[in-house]
Amino acid sequence: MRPLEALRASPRHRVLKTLAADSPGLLAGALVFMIAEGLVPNLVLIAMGRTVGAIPGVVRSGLGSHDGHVLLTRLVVAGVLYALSLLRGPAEDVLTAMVRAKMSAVQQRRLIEAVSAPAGIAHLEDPAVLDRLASAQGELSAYEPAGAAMTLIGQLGDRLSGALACLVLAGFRWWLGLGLFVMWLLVRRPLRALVRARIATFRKATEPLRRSWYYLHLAFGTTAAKEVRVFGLGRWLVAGYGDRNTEAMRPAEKEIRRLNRWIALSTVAVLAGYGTAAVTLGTAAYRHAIPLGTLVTMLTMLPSTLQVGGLTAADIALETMLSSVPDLDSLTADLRPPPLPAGGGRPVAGTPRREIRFEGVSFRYPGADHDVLGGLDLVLEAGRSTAIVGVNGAGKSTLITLLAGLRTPTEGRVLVDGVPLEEFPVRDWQRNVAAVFQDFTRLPLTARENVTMGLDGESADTEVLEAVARRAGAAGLVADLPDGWDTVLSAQYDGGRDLSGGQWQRIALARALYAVERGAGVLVLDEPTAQLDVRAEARFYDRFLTITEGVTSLIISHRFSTVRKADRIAVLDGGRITELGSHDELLRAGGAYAEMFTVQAARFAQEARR
Ligand SMILES: Nc1ncnc2c1ncn2[C@@H]1O[C@H](COP(=O)(O)OP(=O)(O)OP(=O)(O)O)[C@@H](O)[C@H]1O
Repeated sequence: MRPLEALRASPRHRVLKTLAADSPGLLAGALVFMIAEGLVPNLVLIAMGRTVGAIPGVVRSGLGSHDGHVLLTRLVVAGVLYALSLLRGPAEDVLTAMVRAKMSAVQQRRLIEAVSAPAGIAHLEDPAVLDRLASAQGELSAYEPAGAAMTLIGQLGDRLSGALACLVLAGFRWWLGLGLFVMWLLVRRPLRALVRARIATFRKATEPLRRSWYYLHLAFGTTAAKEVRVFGLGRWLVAGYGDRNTEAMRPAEKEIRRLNRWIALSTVAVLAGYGTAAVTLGTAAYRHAIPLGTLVTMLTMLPSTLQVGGLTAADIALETMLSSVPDLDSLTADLRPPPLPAGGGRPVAGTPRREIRFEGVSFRYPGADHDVLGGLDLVLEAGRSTAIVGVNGAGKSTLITLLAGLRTPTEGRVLVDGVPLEEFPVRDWQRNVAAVFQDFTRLPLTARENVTMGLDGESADTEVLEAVARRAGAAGLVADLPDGWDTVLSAQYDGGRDLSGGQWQRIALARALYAVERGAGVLVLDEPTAQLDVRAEARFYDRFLTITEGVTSLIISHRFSTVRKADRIAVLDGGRITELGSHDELLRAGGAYAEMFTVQAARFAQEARR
């Protein structure tokens, strides 16, 4: 790679380029700060030296003399410069906060766009992607990558300040200034390489690091809050977090030891360099070969030269933050939106007109040793309802993800009215599928937004909302909310309310029905009544025909009260459809369906007799 290309590809360049693209004004402000950071401290030292240099003249001629005026003038200049240098802290704080906020927003936006780009969900189960995601979010280290830009600019300011200090020293003895400058370059290079090697090794330990974050999330989040307390998991979380962290740190220990050895070695070189400088200055002073002012300037300038290459905690932090930049870039580059089929693809609107056909469909999860579905054939007739039954783990939910284009069959194909699913723009097809998944999402948004899911936003027609809510059995619960449709469905927000599992399920059902009202042609319900009470389930059962009327629907349920209402029922077993027919037909056939139904019916009858 040519030097210019290498520079362009470097994380430092990428960070500054991102800031320049998003906020050129902020970058300009930060660069002015960087130059001021490089100049002002040195100017203060020079002004101080010149002030001290004027003292002997005043001692000789008195304060009222010309020398006295010179001293006072230099004192004022030094004072003004010093006052300016005091602005550095607050200016840096403000700039850091602004740049960090900007960069954080840009990076989070890029991350959200990257992970949402693929039409499928497999990448979110890929450990390599999850590692990069955790790194790009700063979860693998204690440093948020958003802090890189301002830390880098501060570091460049320090380097400039150190280089200028060397230049000033070179004015006294050229070889001294140049010698210290070169010494720092030589010392810094291997130190930086070692720091980078340590970070790279640490970065490889993403698995235990991600696990340690998992413990943190469990402790801080609400997902496991109840189990953590009821089962007394506090200690387990603390131990798990500590163990995983230690495990992650262990491989980098060798590099830390090498780094420490190098620091010790370079300390010797640095001490020798500064010893030479002190002796040179001391000898010149002793022989009166250097004016007092110059001596003071050079003496105070010496520590300033440390900034050319001294390794600080900020340097280590910066290298850590920069190590996340390639992860963010590669996620953005690798996770691409699905390409449109040739010619833009077939129009989805109005499909399916005849059927959706699964033809010889097999599916195996990445890394698994057997197929979940193997050569499955099934036809979902347009405008009719099909229920799928099968034991736990039979592959029912997997089948839905194939139907919704969230996963791709490893063999076989899904045809919509005879056209392979790949020939439709996958995003359009996904919008055509209104689904209530088993693990549907509970958004901490208003009831309205939870149902419309961004389809119409605030302009959603309340009449349509009310209608779907009535069909989903959610009208009463929405009416009881303090702000009706505008109530936030989360107790974590002011005025918000959380719902029970069954109430949430009704909202999720209303969500799917709303999507159907807005044109979705396929309705998928995975365990739609699992959390409903008996009466609510009975009402759902009564409304089933209205809910699925005219829509191509696929229902998965272990509850036969729901299943039996479907036009056709398919039994999924061993990765294939083994029985297909109406409730009555399957009962007459006396196969697996009849057996499962009889067992459940008998149990209910037994319960009823008690
Ligand atoms: N993301 C995944 N990665 C790997 N294997 C998976 C994944 N999801 C499910 N499986 C496996 O695929 C098989 C089928 O799971 P699936 O959820 O489709 O079954 P199901 O019929 O819907 O079960 P249930 O009735 O319990 O909901 C199971 O053996 C499960 O372990």
